[in-house]
Amino acid sequence: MAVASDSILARSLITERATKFGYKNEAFGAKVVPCGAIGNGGKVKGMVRVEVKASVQIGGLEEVKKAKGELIFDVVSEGELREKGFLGMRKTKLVCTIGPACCSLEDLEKLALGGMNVARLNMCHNTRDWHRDVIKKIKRLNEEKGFCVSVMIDTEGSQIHVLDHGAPSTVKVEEGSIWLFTAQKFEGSRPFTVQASYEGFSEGIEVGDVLVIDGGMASFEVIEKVGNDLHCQCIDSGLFLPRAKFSFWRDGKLVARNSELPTLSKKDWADIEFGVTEGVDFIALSFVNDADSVGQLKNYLYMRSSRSTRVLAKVESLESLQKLEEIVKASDGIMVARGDLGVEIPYEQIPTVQEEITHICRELNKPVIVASQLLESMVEYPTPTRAEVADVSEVVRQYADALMLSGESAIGPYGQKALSVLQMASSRMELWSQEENRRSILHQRQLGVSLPDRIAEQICNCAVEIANNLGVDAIFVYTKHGQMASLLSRNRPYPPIFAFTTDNGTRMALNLQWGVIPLLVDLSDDMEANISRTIDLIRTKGMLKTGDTVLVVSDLAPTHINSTAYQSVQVKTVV
Ligand SMILES: Nc1ncnc2c1ncn2[C@@H]1O[C@H](COP(=O)(O)OP(=O)(O)O)[C@@H](O)[C@H]1O
Ligand SMILES: C=C(OP(=O)(O)O)C(=O)O
Ligand SMILES: [K+]
Ligand SMILES: [Mg+2]
Repeated sequence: MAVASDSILARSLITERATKFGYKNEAFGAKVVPCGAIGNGGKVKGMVRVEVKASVQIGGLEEVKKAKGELIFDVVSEGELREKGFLGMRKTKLVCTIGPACCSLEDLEKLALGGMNVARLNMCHNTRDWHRDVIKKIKRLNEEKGFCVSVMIDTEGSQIHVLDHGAPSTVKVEEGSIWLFTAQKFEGSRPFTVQASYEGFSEGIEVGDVLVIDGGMASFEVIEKVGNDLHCQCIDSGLFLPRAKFSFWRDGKLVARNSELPTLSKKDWADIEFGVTEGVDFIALSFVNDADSVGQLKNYLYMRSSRSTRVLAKVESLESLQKLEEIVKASDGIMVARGDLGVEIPYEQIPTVQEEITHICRELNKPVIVASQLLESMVEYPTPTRAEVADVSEVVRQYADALMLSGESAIGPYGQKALSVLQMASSRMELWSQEENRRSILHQRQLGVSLPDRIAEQICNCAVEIANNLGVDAIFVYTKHGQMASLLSRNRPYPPIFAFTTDNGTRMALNLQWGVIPLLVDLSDDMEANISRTIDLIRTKGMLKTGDTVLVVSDLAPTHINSTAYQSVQVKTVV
């Protein structure tokens, strides 16, 4: 489809939706504004973007609503629904790394308004006090201004990297130059000397092996080994960045050796304890090599009565690829951490590995985030490269649950713009996939073992088929732990999934799942009453009108029914 027709498409979609809900744009504080879209030959063509000025209320909004037994619907999704209608709502979730460039309350609010679903804090950088302050600000925005932004901490993990290369910033490495790699600390500046972060960094390394920096920034040949020290000659010139990572290659293959490093270091456990105390929603574990470390952390969270904290495993090592399925099964979700993965495997393998991981996660019903370098050039420049937009779109086409910004938001001056690029590119690709009916057919691997689990799974598979075939406006699901909502999401339906839950932990975890809009509400044992009440609540807000259809799925276990669970699918037409 030609780019020029995008504006017409977007405009007509907005007008249609606005008319459908009987709104004029101005009536709910929205503006249709022209903005850039990438056109042929790099020219910027006209396209419209909808700017929502969410009506923001100050002062314990959630508390007030809870007291009244009302529905807690975040301001951003609500604005988006009013703007674009049910079918126009974005399905792909957005994660932003918070750093010095975006840590003020004002900047965090702008990111929240721009569609940030999850804020990521990378514990490699900055102090715990700094991270605590950011978490408090996000919780304050949620509480006082009606946002729903989940918080993720990302552990440092154990990996061999450069501690000191004799300069505060980047150093150029010339071909033929000879360098000493050592674990010994040295004072002051010592040219051509690099200190590694780990004593045993050279264990098992032989003369003739190739030392690669940051997956190809520069390469060296080991020419002499004295004790643990390596004397190396540069064979491929390049750059040494601060905290650059090492990998060793022999006969064209990675020398796998850092598994003796624990996945969870002492510092990581302290950071995890910090995260639990601060009530974070996700812990992303760096350099997971097998399911054990994930299990260890999950046990710890269980003992700490912190079961609502979800554990995400970062796939970024060669070992993790070899044990992918057991890691996915043990975790609550996965991050494809392409930055370090591209150091551990040849980077030309990243695209296929990414697609495989994304596919396995969907099969096993675990959310997956694709991370790193999505819009890398925007760390410096205000527009992305066309190749970056194509990469983002490909992730969306692969139906990953979420996209992540790293340096683009943490240190770049164009973080909000980068977020809007993700937002526009994902909405565009989702629409295209729907129009072209290019939903990739999910190989229906059965997950459930027990009968109730198998029933739930089958109900969700069929419910999505019904929803798509009937063209319903939305799917409503009532869920305690989020299982039914995620089984519906796994089928990547056309309409959005409104997941009503009484559990705030479930709500914050569902924030990462494709196409799910989590809402907090009081539910009773009477399912029929819950259904009519929630439909009424949404209708009262003016977002459902006569003739709209909703497919309703429930998995609550009412006490008056003598069974383990009670599941149903109904199609309701609003009268
Ligand atoms: N909390 C923070 N404080 C300061 N700088 C940060 C923070 N988080 C991220 N950064 C900066 O943003 C860059 C990109 O973030 P990220 O990709 O998460 O880290 P890394 O480059 O270490 O993998 C980092 O290299 C670092 O310079
Ligand atoms: C997301 C990643 O991890 P980190 O930024 O913590 O290195 C990555 O390696 O791609
Ligand atoms: K990290
Ligand atoms: Mg990494």
